[in-house]
Amino acid sequence: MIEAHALTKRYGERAAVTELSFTVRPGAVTGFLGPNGAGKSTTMRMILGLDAPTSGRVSVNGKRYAQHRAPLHEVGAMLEARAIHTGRSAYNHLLALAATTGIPRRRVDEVIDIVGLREVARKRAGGFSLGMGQRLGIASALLGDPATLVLDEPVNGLDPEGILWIRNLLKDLAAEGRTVLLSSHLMSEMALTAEHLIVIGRGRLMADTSVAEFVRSAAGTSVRVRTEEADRLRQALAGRDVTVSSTEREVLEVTGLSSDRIGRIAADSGIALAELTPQQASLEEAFMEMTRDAVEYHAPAREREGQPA
Ligand SMILES: Nc1ncnc2c1ncn2[C@@H]1O[C@H](COP(=O)(O)OP(=O)(O)OP(=O)(O)O)[C@@H](O)[C@H]1O
Repeated sequence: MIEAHALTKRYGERAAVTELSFTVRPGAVTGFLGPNGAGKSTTMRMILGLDAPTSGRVSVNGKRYAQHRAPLHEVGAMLEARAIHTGRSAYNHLLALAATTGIPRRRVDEVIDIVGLREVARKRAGGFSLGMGQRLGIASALLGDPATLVLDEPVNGLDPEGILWIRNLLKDLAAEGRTVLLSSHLMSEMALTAEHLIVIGRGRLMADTSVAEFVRSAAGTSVRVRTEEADRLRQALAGRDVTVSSTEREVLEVTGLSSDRIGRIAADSGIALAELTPQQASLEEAFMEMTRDAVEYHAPAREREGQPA
């Protein structure tokens, strides 16, 4: 369990994290989401005792990180995956880490198998691909068999197979009753991995909700209706706060009325409907909408559309 209370971090004049309070519970993967520069890494560093809060506090399993006698058994972490510049093999890298923290050699073998690095375990870790490096980072995080895992952008730069692998691994670890917190700036990926979401923007809490609830609240405000009597239905639906637009002859896009209400009005008017579909806003859209004002740097419009500026 991770508990943050009014956690605040300032770098000089700049507020990176402001009055952040949340709880990350065991048994579920919790996604830590926010646009670039939102304060995710800063918060994670404070959880791990690598940065001191300006004010407020954060505890892991009831104590500050530094107060734990054997922190690696409490929290396993992977911050920004970097290339490991080492001439050591993956096996020896993990063995050295284990030796300094009193972890037995057999645990090194276990984590190598868990992350699927057996075949390359004796190869120089410095020559690893990004994906293999991520696996090694996760092996290090799992070494102490910790109850809590904190991972910063673990899927960054991975191929689809690697992403699927991390997704399943994290779900399994949570199902074992561990607390799993992972950050990302990609809503779509998080929706597939996490059950719970903590969303921040400009260092402040914007949402603390289940993914299911986030999906529900993101459900679009418009309803697509198809009928041969589009003109008559348009008149029947007309009212204050109702907007009806149309791009196809028999299709109406209605905002301001629920699908239940539209169905009722159509029935009362004797209009047969061929389709009545609430439009689901994509999660990515909902997330961007929620954090729009909290984005540090807005890309120029052309870049946002995926074209070179
Ligand atoms: N050591 C530091 N000194 C000064 N400012 C910092 C420092 N670390 C972070 N910041 C600032 O604090 C804010 C939050 O940064 P942080 O890296 O925590 O965000 P993030 O959500 O992890 O972003 P990203 O997704 O880009 O990694 C940013 O404005 C950043 O420039």
